[in-house]
Amino acid sequence: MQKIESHACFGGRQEVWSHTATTLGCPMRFGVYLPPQAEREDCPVLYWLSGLTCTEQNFITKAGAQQYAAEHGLILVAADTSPRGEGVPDAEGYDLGQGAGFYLNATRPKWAANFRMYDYVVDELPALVDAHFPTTSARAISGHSMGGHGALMIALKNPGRYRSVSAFSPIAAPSHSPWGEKAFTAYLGEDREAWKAWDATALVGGAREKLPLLIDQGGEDEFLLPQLKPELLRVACEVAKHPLELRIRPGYDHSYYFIASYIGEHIAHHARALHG
Ligand SMILES: N[C@@H](CCC(=O)N[C@@H](CSC=O)C(=O)NCC(=O)O)C(=O)O
Repeated sequence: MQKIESHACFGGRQEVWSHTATTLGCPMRFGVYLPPQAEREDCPVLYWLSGLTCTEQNFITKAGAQQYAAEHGLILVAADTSPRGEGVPDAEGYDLGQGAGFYLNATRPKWAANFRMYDYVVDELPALVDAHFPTTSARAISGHSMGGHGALMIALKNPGRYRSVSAFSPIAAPSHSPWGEKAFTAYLGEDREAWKAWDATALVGGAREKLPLLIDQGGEDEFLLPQLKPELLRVACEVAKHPLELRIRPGYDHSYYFIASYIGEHIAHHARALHG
């Protein structure tokens, strides 16, 4: 573990760390915000998963989350969106390969050795965080777009592991989204049955825990109709009687300006579950 950045922030510290990820076979960076409470006590952790093209930097520099984490005594961990670097496979376009890991474990030969973001986010990163920072065992997960879907999918696949889950503008049904279809075909192959294990809308019917899903979605989001399709998740939740609060926010787009406008509400939601 190597500390890359450290900044005083709302009475705590915003740091960036680098480490060698064994699940991904490459060096990785992550952001960690330590609230002032972490100087004297263990704190619960909220994991954040970003969207296409992002690194660990987008959330820590644009969302304005630190002030709310300081208020509620939460550690924030911002993961990168894929393995990276020379020797890691990549592809043309911003929506596949580096910067576009989709938080799954790839099975196709080109990608399978490195693109294991599911194992990284669920197991390797939390083990590292718990070993190096003053954490309690209470965890929550959230994210945006590709990462919003990643948070929902990971929570649905891991009953009991997260106290709460939320998402901004998730790619709610990736098997029915051009972004998701491109990525799932490349990482998992043509067999759509294999996709169901990585698609939150397909998973919700079989979820063993009714962890409530909180979603905020901008009403003027340019990707809402062609890519995000939260209505498909809403129907799946209704059929499965799975609790979902889907809030459409008129006037907001897909950007971090939207996230910054509502991140305080999401952090308060997670704090209630994590401190309860
Ligand atoms: N560059 C592309 C769109 C890329 C984009 O909008 N990325 C979003 C996430 S989209 C879904 O996962 C993002 O978070 N970008 C980073 C940011 O800081 O805004 C295009 O131009 O169409």
